[in-house]
Amino acid sequence: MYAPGVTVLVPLKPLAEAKSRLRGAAARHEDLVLDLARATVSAALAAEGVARVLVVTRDARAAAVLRACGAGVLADEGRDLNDALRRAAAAVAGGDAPPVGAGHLSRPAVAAGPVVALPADVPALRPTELSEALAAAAGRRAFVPDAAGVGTVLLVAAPGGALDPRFGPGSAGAHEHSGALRLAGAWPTLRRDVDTAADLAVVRGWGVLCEDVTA
Ligand SMILES: Nc1nc2c(ncn2[C@@H]2O[C@H](COP(=O)(O)OP(=O)(O)OP(=O)(O)O)[C@@H](O)[C@H]2O)c(=O)[nH]1
Ligand SMILES: C=C(OP(=O)(O)O)C(=O)O
Repeated sequence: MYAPGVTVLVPLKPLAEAKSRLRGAAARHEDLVLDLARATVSAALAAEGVARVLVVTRDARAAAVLRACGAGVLADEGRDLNDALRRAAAAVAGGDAPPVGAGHLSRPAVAAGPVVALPADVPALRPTELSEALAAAAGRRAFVPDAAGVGTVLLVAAPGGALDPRFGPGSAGAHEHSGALRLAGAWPTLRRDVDTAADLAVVRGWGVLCEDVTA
């Protein structure tokens, strides 16, 4: 029997609609959004303690590409981000989600651990930082704030407990107010989500994602 591992839900809007604040930063906006998602999913899949990564999307191209990275895909039937995550968490709890190893990866873990949510825009993520944050949650509902301390880059449910996502403007405060534990690790790559051209410049400065010379 392998150790239980978490199920990482990665919500992703249709590529043409996602990351509107980055529009103009690359010649092909949809390719940029997909690059961000691919890097995020690959890092999550490589993290110790992760049993499976499930992308929650209605975008057929993203679904195909991210399946090829080793992720499973859940159809997004939500009316917004939090509704999509609640529905996905319910599908996982009900056993109605792609199993571990559904892609080409063979995972040394079983998906009996908690569900967590990770946005699809954390491309610099080091797998060790995600593993450390998961360990720091230590069975409690918890979250990791973004670099500014305002948004949320990781929400962890307690095992068997509700995810109760409160993503949106000021979500770090909303998650804290809802009783989730604020995790205080430095985790610079986990906390650097890419929302703006300035965020993109930071991760490119770290050697993550290539400069788009055709933009
Ligand atoms: N499945 C799903 N994912 C969503 C939805 N809304 C946002 N997301 C994803 O949630 C993550 C965090 O959202 P944001 O950082 O606000 O990203 P965004 O809405 O694409 O970006 P902006 O258009 O610039 O606000 C990103 O991976 C989004 O693609 C939704 O309704 N459904
Ligand atoms: C939806 C969120 O993303 P961002 O604030 O990065 O747009 C959030 O942090 O809750």
